[in-house]
Amino acid sequence: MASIGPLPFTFDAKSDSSVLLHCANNRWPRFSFFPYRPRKPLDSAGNTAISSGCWKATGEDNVGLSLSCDKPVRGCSRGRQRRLMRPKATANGFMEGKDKDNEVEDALQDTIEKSKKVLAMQRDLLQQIADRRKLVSSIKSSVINQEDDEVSYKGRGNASVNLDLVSATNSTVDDHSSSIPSGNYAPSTVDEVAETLPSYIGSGFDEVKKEYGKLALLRKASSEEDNSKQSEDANSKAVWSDGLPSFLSSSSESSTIVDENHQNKTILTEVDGEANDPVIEDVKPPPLAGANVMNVVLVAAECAPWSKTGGLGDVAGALPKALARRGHRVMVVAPRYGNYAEPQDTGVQKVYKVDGQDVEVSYFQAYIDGVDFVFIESHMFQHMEHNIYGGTRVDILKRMVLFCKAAVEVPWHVPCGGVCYGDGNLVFIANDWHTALLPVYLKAYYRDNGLMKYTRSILVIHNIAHQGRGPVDDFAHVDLPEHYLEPFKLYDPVGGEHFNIFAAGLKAADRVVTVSHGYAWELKTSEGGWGLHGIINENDWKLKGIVNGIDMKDWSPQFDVYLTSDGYTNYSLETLKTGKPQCKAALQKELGLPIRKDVPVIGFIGRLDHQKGVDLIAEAIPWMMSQDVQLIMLGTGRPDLEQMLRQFENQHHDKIRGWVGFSVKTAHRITAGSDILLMPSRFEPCGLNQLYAMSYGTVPVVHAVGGLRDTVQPFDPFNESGLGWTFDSADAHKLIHALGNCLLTYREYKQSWEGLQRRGMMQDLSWDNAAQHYEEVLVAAKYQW
Ligand SMILES: Nc1ncnc2c1ncn2[C@@H]1O[C@H](COP(=O)(O)OP(=O)(O)O[C@H]2O[C@H](CO)[C@@H](O)[C@H](O)[C@H]2O)[C@@H](O)[C@H]1O
Repeated sequence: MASIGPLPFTFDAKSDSSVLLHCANNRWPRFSFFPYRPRKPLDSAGNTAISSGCWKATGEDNVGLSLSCDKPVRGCSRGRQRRLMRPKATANGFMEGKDKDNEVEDALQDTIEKSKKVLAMQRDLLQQIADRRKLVSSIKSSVINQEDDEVSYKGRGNASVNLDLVSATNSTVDDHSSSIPSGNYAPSTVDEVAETLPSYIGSGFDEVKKEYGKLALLRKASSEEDNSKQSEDANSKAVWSDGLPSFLSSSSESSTIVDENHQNKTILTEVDGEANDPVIEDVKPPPLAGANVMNVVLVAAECAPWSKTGGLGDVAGALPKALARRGHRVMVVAPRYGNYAEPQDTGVQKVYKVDGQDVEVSYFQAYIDGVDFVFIESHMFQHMEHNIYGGTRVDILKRMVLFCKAAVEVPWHVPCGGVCYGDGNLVFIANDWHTALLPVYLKAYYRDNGLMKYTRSILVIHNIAHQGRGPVDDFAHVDLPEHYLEPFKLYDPVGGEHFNIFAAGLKAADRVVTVSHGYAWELKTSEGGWGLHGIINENDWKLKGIVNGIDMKDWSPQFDVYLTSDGYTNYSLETLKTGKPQCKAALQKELGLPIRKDVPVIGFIGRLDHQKGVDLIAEAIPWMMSQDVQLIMLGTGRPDLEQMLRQFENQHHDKIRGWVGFSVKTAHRITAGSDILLMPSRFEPCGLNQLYAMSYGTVPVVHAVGGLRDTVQPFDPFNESGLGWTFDSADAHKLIHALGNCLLTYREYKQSWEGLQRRGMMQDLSWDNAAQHYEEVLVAAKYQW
């Protein structure tokens, strides 16, 4: 095989006078055949066979190469053949020929050929641009028709924004489509759109596809509403055209300021982008959700990576992406606590009443991994980045009142990719007590008044221990009609008669989800329901347990960005035996512990409070310190427990590190560098740390409760099955017993240990499973009357 100069390929002449072309870097050189033949794919080794004939190739560096095989090719002119038969490069099986006259002639011909090619390419490009403009115009005109339909029956809030869009897009359409006959072709699916484009401009069209996908979802959403809805919504329209219901007017009296640049920045921006992108190959399959595709708005007080104090932030950052992967149009709404890098100001502003005061909000938006992240900006959220739930009970309550009031109208007011979600085929997913007001507002402000009639709400319980409790007088802060007091009132032996936000949310939501099957069961018991078990039992019909997943992009030892420096390394199932010990050594080094391969490292990560059972670890410390182990604890929370961590470290400096603080990087590194993760939680709705641990080959030892019981099957040494150790009550002796067995296995039964690690790593813990179950709940809510 001969290598030809700087060209990125080599070739062999074969005895049958065909040529074997090998592309060294597996990249296809630009080459053409005379006469033209379709290009052939490379095989996995980067080879392709070319039958005899004349052909011409151009490498990446545009060095030309003309070669010929020994048979003339039909359809190739004699002159051309002669030129081509005179190779410019030498290789096996080809004769070198030099003739000055011919060289001059060749050069001339080459130049002419090149000029012709350039002209042809220009013509092609102009044609592509014209086609592309036509196509976009046809998409727009079909969307505008759709918008018109929507405007005709939707409420004022929606219409104002959509009409802006229509005028904005109309003007662009006029600019570019004057020559397009009316009734021009309007493709009905994204894939159809893609197919109509020349392949080489396809990838630049991805963005258009994305936008079109969103618009198609909207169209679908609207068309799914039946005719009766339209006539009923005519009534809503009447309500809107007469102005807002009196209790709402204070909340929406500002004008919508829509940044025109934002709206114009729709499809044509993409059209004017690169036109000669490489071949399009990602023809999208139909959405996994099929006919169940919906508009989903997840509303949460925190959302990773922008804001996170615990598992809620992780879920809000990851579940929406999995729902989007199934084809839903998905938005996350969270407060803007700090100046986040990605989200941009949408230019939309609104005013809502909180405790009788006008509070202005604006909206920032980013489109990431298929999800619209919308952040609500207000002076009430500013600078709370490091203290999301800070302030007095009433401070937090007021922030959540503002947040929920604004969040429920985001689908009306905030254009995402140029188009608002609207309220058709829409479902909200509220999370924990902080946003449990949303289902109540949806009902009291809107649905009771004939608005958002087809919008549904789901409330997810991540932790029932926090309920938004207060004195009954707190009702005055939430700004609801008097008859709504009743659902908030709750009596229990602990709090007496009190105001309970979670209680009202559970009653108002169309469906309720909690984060594991075990916890769904526990919630119905007096021990597990924390006073709300009565309401949960009454609403059992709408409750479902769905085990959380994990974000495989953030929490995978193979791609973890926190394992790329300071001696850590990424690893996978294949490199477990080398990668994990390296992370362990790096962790020991970073924390100043003796670097020892043989000593088991036990990790703990979590809030320092009653729930997480830190006090059980404290009770077990004397026993643990009698063992040859290292213990690393990371957490923040109750000051007494924080102090305890510091004290442990001081007392056992050669064996314990107690890191008081919130550090995502350290959490990742402990997960990777530890051998064992301890989770003695008193209750644990799901628990994410044990899931992260297992996917990093770190073996969990857990109290078998809630989601921990669902996700950590106990090790069975006889069958070599299971994922870790469990103990059945929140008792330090039980913890010691389980941890003792775990340590024994670590030391004495290396093969079993590796089996545990590998089984943990091989599980599919991604959000995709959970998203499918959420979808069932979305659909159930949609058809809930
Ligand atoms: N000091 C620290 N520094 C850095 N990171 C820290 C940290 N302390 C905790 N974390 C991180 O916060 C998250 C905690 O998630 P968990 O699910 O374990 O508990 P949490 O009780 O907050 O969540 C609640 O909601 C989730 C989500 O539904 C349920 O799984 C759970 O059972 C329920 O209690 C993990 O990502 C963990 O790494």
